[in-house]
Amino acid sequence: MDSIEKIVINNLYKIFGPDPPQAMELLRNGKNKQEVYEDTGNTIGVQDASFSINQGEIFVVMGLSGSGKSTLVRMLNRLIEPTSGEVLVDGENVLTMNHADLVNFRRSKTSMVFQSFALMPHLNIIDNVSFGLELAGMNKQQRYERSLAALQQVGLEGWENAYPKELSGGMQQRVGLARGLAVDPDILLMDEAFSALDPLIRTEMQDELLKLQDQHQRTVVFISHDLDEALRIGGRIAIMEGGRVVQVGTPEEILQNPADDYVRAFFRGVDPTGVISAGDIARDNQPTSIWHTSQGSLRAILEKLNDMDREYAYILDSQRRFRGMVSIDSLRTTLEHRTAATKFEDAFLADAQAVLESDSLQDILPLVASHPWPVPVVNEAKKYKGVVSKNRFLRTLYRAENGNASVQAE
Ligand SMILES: Nc1ncnc2c1ncn2[C@@H]1O[C@H](COP(=O)(O)OP(=O)(O)OP(=O)(O)O)[C@@H](O)[C@H]1O
Repeated sequence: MDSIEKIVINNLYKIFGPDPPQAMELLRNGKNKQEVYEDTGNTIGVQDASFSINQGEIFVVMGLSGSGKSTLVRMLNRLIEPTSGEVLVDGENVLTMNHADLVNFRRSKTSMVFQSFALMPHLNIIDNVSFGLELAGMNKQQRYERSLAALQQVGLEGWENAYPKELSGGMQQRVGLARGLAVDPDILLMDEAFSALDPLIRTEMQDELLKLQDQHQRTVVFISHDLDEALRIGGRIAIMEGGRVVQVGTPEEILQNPADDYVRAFFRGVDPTGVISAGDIARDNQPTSIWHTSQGSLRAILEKLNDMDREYAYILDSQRRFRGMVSIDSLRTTLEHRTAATKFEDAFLADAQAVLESDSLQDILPLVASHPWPVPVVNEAKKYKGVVSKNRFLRTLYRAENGNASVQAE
């Protein structure tokens, strides 16, 4: 499927200080950020950013402190007024909107989730969640309905009447997220939203976001300085340095082809070598979606997958030898065209290849990167060993390069 550009950013600049036009002139004349600051006292927050963000993707903006992440993202809804450039959302230029259109745009298309939760202590949870809807003039019954649905989405049903101080940090961030979701935005802007949470809760919230994304496919722009987080949730990542966007790409693209040393440093020079093999990181963590061919009909597998809310099943024979994979779609199609001669194999996904446990990570990268499902790993006798998912693959590479790679420790 072709991706649709939701947000297009062209030559976007933000200069803070006494004389942005003068600073722009110096930049045009080839002066660098430091020289501009020394000559004029202006700080370049974002310099000449051009890229686009697709509908339905989680787009992570990553970079060191002060690299311009927050400035860039706040320019998307003009919480920070750009110095020059263009921001198009659904083809409409946000920078030329008048005040009324801008207010309408912010309310109807975007919402922001912050690190600090920004909950109001004197309001109970439901009023905190429905605050934005109240500002938008929605009546009480409607906004409570919407807010309850949002609380439900983040697993906080039943907490409507509690106050923020009664909730743990993780729960408060869920409320922050629910508030963002209640307005049902096309675009969710998340500024280090999970950074204040302890690691376990943070992972939980990342999972929550991925789950919500499965259901709604919003366009999410997520600021993070944490590579692990970016790899976990990001469909694509933009890396910023000193106000510039130095690279935009999928994690695999950036990993395989880092634009410069700064990017390389983020990935700590990760270089997929043959040292770690597929078998080292294969994990048999999806027993519920593994089926023996003798274990039932195509229809039974389809129903079970539906029940378990899973997309795929790995099919093994009674000796745990890998036979193939089926997806919900392939099962449905096969069942629709069923003839007396339909064989089990008819529903197998043609491009579901298994890899050998001795294959190096370098060898399996193209396969892992190009499939939406975790790739099955087998031994020479085709015995199933587990699966390698994309996130696990990337995390392993990253950790390996950072010296704490004990693969078992994962
Ligand atoms: N209101 C402001 N006035 C002057 N300079 C600013 C202002 N806001 C940001 N800057 C500067 O612009 C640059 C980019 O800042 P920004 O906050 O966007 O970075 P960041 O990558 O989000 O950093 P962090 O991760 O620390 O939040 C920095 O040099 C910062 O000092």
